[in-house]
This record gives sequence, C-alpha cells and structure tokens, in this order.
Amino acid sequence: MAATRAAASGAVLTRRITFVTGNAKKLEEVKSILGNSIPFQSLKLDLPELQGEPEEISKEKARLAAKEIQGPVLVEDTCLCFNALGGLPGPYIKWFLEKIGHKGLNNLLMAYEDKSAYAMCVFSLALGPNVEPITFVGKTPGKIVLPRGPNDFGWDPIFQPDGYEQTYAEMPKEEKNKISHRSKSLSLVKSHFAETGYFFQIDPSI
Ligand SMILES: O=P(O)(O)OP(=O)(O)OP(=O)(O)OC[C@H]1O[C@@H](n2cnc3c(O)ncnc32)[C@H](O)[C@@H]1O
Ligand SMILES: [Mg+2]
Repeated sequence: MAATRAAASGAVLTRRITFVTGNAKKLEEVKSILGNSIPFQSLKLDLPELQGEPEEISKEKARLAAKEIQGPVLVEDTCLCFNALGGLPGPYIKWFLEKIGHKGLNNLLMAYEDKSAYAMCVFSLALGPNVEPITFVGKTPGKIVLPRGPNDFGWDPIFQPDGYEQTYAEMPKEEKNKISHRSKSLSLVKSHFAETGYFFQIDPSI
C-alpha cells in the first residue's frame, strides 16, 4: 500500500507516521515535543537490540519496523556516551543500566577525572518498507553525577546537562524537553518535513 503520492508541491503522505517503540517514557516525551506538528500514531513493538554504530543501529531498526508494519515509520535509538571511555556505553547503555545500575555507571568513571558525557538520540524515518531511512542526530552535552531526582526514566538521575545545576531527573519535564537530545533530534525531523514540502492528506480507509 503506497504511503506517498507525488504532487506538484511535494509528496503527499496518505498515512500517519507510526512511531515504533517499546518504551512508554520515550513515547511520552515524543508526544509532548511533537504536539500536533507531525501526524503520528504509536505502536509498541519490541524490536531486536542491534549492535554497531548508532546511526546504523537506528537505520536498521527503521527498516525492520517499516517491514513489520508495511508503512511509514519513525524509530529512535538513544545512547549515553562517556568521553573518557571513547563514547561507551553508547548504544549499549540499556544493558549497562540494567546490569550495573546508576552506581555501577558512576563507578565506571571512578578512575577518570573526566566525567563528561553526552546524551544522543538518533531518529530514523523510513517512509515505507522499500525506502532508505534518513537519520537525524541530536546531542546534549553534560556530565555523569551520583543519582539525584526521581528514578522514573532510565539514566535521567545521573545525567546533568551542561549549564544546569539539576540532573535531567530533577528538572521539570518541560525543561528537559526544551534542551534534550530527543528534542534536538526531533527538531531536525520537523525541519525535514518542512523543507521537503511533504504534506499529509490522511486516507481514513488505510
Ligand atoms: O523500543 P525502544 O525505542 O528501542 O526503547 P528502549 O527502551 O529499548 O530504548 P533504547 O534501545 O534506545 O535504549 C536506550 C536506553 O536508554 C534509556 N533512555 C532512553 N532515553 C532516555 C532519556 O531521555 N533519559 C534517560 N534514559 C533514557 C532507555 O530506557 C534504555 O534503557
Ligand atoms: Mg531498544
């Protein structure tokens, strides 16, 4: 089923974009950052955790998701990169967090004076199963600190963005969403839609 049609002023998208994620907290942030700017729906799908370079992981995730739903998709992969460790844990942060927690992540940097890190979000947009995905990278620099603030989203309690006294977890959500890796990446997604002249004419029958 075609998701796009050619039109003089740009491509017409006849289906909403499906944001595919298994992470409810990501979805909450994406909803609040995108608002009504891009028509999308969400689908909870646990895609395989891939290995490799962040942009390749995100692209492959988009290919898998587009194949699975046979339509236009947006996916994202998040990394937490420690400068002293050459960017690791990076895309493997999910497993590190699960296995060693906030304290263990701090301990990884014990031997280093450099506690700087950056949060990175790589969104990939695939307009269909046979269309090469495009990636959008957003980064927020900061440092790794002992956990502070509510423990309701991943590594938020141990990441303190540069220029702030609060960790992501301590900040009001609206504040995090103004400066986060996710909002930077999504603002590139929005610009892409604006620049390419895509417009949505949702066909309710599909
Ligand atoms: O289904 P997907 O979208 O892949 O969701 P996921 O939870 O598997 O997410 P990732 O593969 O991108 O792994 C990133 C890890 O970082 C966590 N994470 C993602 N964004 C975060 C943020 O803004 N703040 C704190 N933790 C975050 C997330 O909970 C995971 O443990
Ligand atoms: Mg994942």
